[in-house]
Amino acid sequence: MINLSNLRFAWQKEAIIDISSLNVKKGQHLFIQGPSGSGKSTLLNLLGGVLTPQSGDIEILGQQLDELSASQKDSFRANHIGFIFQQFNLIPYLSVIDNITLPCTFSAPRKAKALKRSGSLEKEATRLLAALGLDDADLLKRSVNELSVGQQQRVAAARAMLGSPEIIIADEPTSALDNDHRQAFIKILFEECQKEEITLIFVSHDSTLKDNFTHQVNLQDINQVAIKETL
Ligand SMILES: Nc1ncnc2c1ncn2[C@@H]1O[C@H](COP(=O)(O)OP(=O)(O)OP(=O)(O)O)[C@@H](O)[C@H]1O
Repeated sequence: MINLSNLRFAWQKEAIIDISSLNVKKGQHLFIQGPSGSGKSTLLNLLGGVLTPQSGDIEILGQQLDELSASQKDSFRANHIGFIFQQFNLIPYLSVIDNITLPCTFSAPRKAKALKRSGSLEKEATRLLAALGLDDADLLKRSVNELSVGQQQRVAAARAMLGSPEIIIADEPTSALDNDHRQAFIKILFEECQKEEITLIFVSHDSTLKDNFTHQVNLQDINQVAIKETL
């Protein structure tokens, strides 16, 4: 489902990512751990086709990313990958529901899947939010600016899940939650991913989360850069 080989990326002269091989199978829940600055977000942006590696291959769902033009990469990402960002990236002037249904504006296949599941995009957004523990009707009409950080995080998760993309990439999605909310968030994220056989790539520096995952990898162990530095 995701195959990386000889992947190399440098922001400046020194490579920050140098991974000879990483394979992720369909439906796997992979936890990628690594200290701040080790390149976790950089790796996720390479997987999402937002950044282009200097060398090496990224194959996702049988598609080599470097064979796609910039606009093809944008639609590939919109159709197949849901993102939960560290800073959520919600649109402040849109309501909660409109933020969640936004991916369907860019992806006909995700829109079709959401409609098939619930009949309307609004119903599907509401279903996902309820599954994530947000079911206050009044809250759904508010602007996202008027939500707490934990609520915003769950809106961002519902947006990533809407229309069941094959892959969800989550970058430190629990950093703003307290311990109880963190465990509940992970449980719900897993349940949704399991139901839909979504492959989950979850990045965090918080090693206490890793036991929840079937597969774990430490970026420093697979990154030749880190190995060279510690020798
Ligand atoms: N746009 C950029 N231009 C130049 N260097 C960058 C840029 N973005 C990140 N870097 C550098 O690349 C390295 C890896 O950054 P990255 O954000 O991938 O790390 P991270 O493991 O996700 O960190 P954190 O856990 O703190 O979010 C850091 O040294 C950072 O300074």
